[in-house]
Amino acid sequence: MSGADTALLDVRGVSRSFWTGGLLSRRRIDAVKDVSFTLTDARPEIFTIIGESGSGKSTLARMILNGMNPTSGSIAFGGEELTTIRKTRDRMRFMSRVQPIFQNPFESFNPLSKVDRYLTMTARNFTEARSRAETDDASDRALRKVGLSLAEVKDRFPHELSGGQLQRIAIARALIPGPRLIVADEPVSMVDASLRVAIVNLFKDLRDELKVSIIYITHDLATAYYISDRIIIMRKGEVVESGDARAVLDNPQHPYSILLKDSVLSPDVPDDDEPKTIERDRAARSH
Ligand SMILES: Nc1ncnc2c1ncn2[C@@H]1O[C@H](COP(=O)(O)OP(=O)(O)OP(=O)(O)O)[C@@H](O)[C@H]1O
Repeated sequence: MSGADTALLDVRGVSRSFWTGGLLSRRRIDAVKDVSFTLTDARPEIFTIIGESGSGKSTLARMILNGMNPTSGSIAFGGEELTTIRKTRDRMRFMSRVQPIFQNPFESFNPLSKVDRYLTMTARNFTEARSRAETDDASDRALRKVGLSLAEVKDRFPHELSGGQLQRIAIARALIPGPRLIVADEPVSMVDASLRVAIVNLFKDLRDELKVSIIYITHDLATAYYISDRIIIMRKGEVVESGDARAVLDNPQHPYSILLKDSVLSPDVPDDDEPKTIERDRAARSH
């Protein structure tokens, strides 16, 4: 492959099974079945994995984050097979390039620690910043990318902030190492509905301004429709439909995709309504 079309992430025929139950009731669960897709280095995008509960989205995310090996198939990041990344130094390098965002922002932070401490620790562990001035600078720069500042969050405990603010801080923390890929697993499902568009808009900004690719995992078709470049629809571990997000969601072909669209597409999310979005963004930033 030439430099221009090197795969950022190459997921090839990935499956993952689990065994559950006791000796006599042993049962195999095929959580992910033969999933393949590629994200290219040259064109950052929001790649959405959508599906109902239990369709295998989180299992796939865990494998992409190198927290679990596939039962079969392979995943490579920047040409490097994830199963070969074992040494602490290599793991740290991988983690600086691929960062997670989790569902519940309150669980991402220790309730007894001030939130800026997480930013300081991440700056220390993943960047050259060592002195307080340097870690503060790295934290402030990351916070500004999500519409906050260090002055606003310094010395605050998680319970003193809203879910939307905490999720922004979690995103800022993920940005500190300068990742190429963010894997966001249901990042807005526990955020107040009025703030969701503002958070997902951030992903668009990160893609466009920082050239970060985003894997957006959700069961929320409305936000998926609004921000995705490409999409895969999963059901029972399998990809039932994939392609350009608007094309797939405007004209779903698989019976499950049609059902999904009919059941959840909300009319209150704008199609491409920038002014409203900016207003919502402003409102969200003031929360
Ligand atoms: N560690 C495990 N042991 C056994 N079964 C598991 C394990 N992890 C996931 N599963 C099973 O694999 C299937 C897929 O689960 P997964 O969490 O990946 O789905 P999901 O689409 O992310 O669902 P949700 O939206 O509810 O998180 C489910 O049937 C789940 O019970």
